Amino acid sequence: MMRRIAPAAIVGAGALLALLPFFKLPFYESFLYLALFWIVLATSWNILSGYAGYFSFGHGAFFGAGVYTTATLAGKFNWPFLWTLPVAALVAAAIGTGVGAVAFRVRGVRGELFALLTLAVTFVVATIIGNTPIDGGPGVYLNAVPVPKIGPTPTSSLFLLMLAAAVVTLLVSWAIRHSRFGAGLFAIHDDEEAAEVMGVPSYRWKLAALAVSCALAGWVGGIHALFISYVTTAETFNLTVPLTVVLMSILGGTRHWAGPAIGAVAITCLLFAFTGGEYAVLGKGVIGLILVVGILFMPEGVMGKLRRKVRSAPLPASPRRGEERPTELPPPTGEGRGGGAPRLPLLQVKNLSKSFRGLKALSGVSLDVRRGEILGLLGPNGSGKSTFINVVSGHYLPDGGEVWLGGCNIAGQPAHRIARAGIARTYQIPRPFTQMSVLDNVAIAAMYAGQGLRTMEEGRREAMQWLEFTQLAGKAQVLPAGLNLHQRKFLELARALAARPQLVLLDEVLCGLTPTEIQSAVALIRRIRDQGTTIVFVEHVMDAVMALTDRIVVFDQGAMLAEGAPREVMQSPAVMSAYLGVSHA
Ligand SMILES: Nc1ncnc2c1ncn2[C@@H]1O[C@H](COP(=O)(O)OP(=O)(O)OP(=O)(O)O)[C@@H](O)[C@H]1O
Repeated sequence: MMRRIAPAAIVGAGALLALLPFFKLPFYESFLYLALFWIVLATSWNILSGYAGYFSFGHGAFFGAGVYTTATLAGKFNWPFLWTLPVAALVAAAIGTGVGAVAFRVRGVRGELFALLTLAVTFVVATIIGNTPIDGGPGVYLNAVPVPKIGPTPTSSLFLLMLAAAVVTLLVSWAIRHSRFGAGLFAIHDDEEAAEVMGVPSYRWKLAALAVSCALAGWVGGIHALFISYVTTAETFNLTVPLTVVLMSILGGTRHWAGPAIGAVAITCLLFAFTGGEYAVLGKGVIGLILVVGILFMPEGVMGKLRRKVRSAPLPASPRRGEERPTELPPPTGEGRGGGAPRLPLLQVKNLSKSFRGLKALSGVSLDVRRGEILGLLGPNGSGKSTFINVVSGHYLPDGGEVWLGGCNIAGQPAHRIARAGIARTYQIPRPFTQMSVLDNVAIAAMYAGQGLRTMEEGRREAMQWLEFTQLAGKAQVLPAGLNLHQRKFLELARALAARPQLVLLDEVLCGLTPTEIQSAVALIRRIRDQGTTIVFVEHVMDAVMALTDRIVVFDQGAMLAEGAPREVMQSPAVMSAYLGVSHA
């Protein structure tokens, strides 16, 4: 319900504030202008940095690009001011996209490295502007630029423009937060590699989030240029903007669309209350103390704290307690066991190789996985089983070889494309999205890798069915930290199944489970196969391998050692030797 009324509340609050100029209160217009200015900057920063977890210290550069675009076009080329604003947004977005296109391609550029890189961009942009005719050193005056007559006075006109920017920014942030795109960004935040494997196109999504974030910062930069009417590189590109927006967003809560706005209002009010008059320095110390205490006691921010308390939204089609029972679902995209139907190859692997710094983890592996079967993949520790799964699922790039699925060679494709092509996987050590509910963990796979569901609601409805199938429906609203190992492994299964894959790669799903839990997992895997999904089953628990698999393949030192019916293969002297280390000669 809150979700539906939020956009109306944003527009309603905006409409009410738009009445302010009629009351002729210039002080409040200026004060609110500043609060709205910080709301836009903090909220726009949060779209990439809060949602996707890529902390940027470059927001000053993107804001500054907007400031100088408007200053140049309106101040030097006499463009009408309003025309400069879309150009300011475009220039900032173009710079951001250029930076992102390079930075996001390098795997290791995250966390502090990304923050430093974006900070460096700020200095580069400032240096270019300061040493070229764009500014040239003395700054740019906009005194002669006419303020458009939107309100009764120039101050009220600029206030109304900033109000419009704030309303649009909050609506954009809200819409992203509740969209499939936003869910993808949150998955990237929690575990980018797992998100890719669930079908989230992480590179494109990060670029899109950065472009939107920069465009909003550039737009507000353009408005602010006219507000201050004299722009200099020293004022525009100092550290105030990036540090303040980070602080505001963290204080308010980065995982909620309203968090940065709440932080922005709080800090603007604190600054006003404590830093005026002769005690300004003491006041800044008091603000610092308040912020430190606030962040210590609310590390997830104000909205994070509130959400924890109110975390009981009703679920679509949620079963009541005690009603959890396995649900029979329509077959995924496989064809079912088909009672004796000819087993054609679903996946054909040819000469697959992968080395890690000279160590051959896979060397020339060729094998077929037949439609509808459970293929056991066995081998001693370090024989290359997980590497096989990682290469086939796109987690690692192969050094050579081919992987054919339904007429396409998917070897070397990005993981999200392989997921969409119909291959899902689980991780040996579960990798849930830790800050998303169990339901949303599964909904991500349903939306991205599965049938391409367009909305969160559809994704959640589909996810709920798979939680029922894996008997986790009662845990739908819990965070993954609230699950035991058995349930986490089942969550991995539910995510894989929600993708409705043709082929599931199960990497040691039974490892660490008790005998009773193994029994229930084995029963579940049978049901998954009976639904029509083909399974590659990497496992060390021999009883389960014998009970479940139709065929097995044994790896040793990255190469295929044997292939065939389970009992025959396990009794072969070469396999016994590889496992037990005894000579079979
Ligand atoms: N990311 C990596 N970097 C370096 N070496 C790796 C990497 N991943 C795997 N290896 C090495 O590749 C070889 C095969 O490892 P892999 O994890 O595929 O074996 P496995 O058969 O799955 O073993 P286990 O049964 O213990 O999980 C091992 O020698 C391992 O140390």
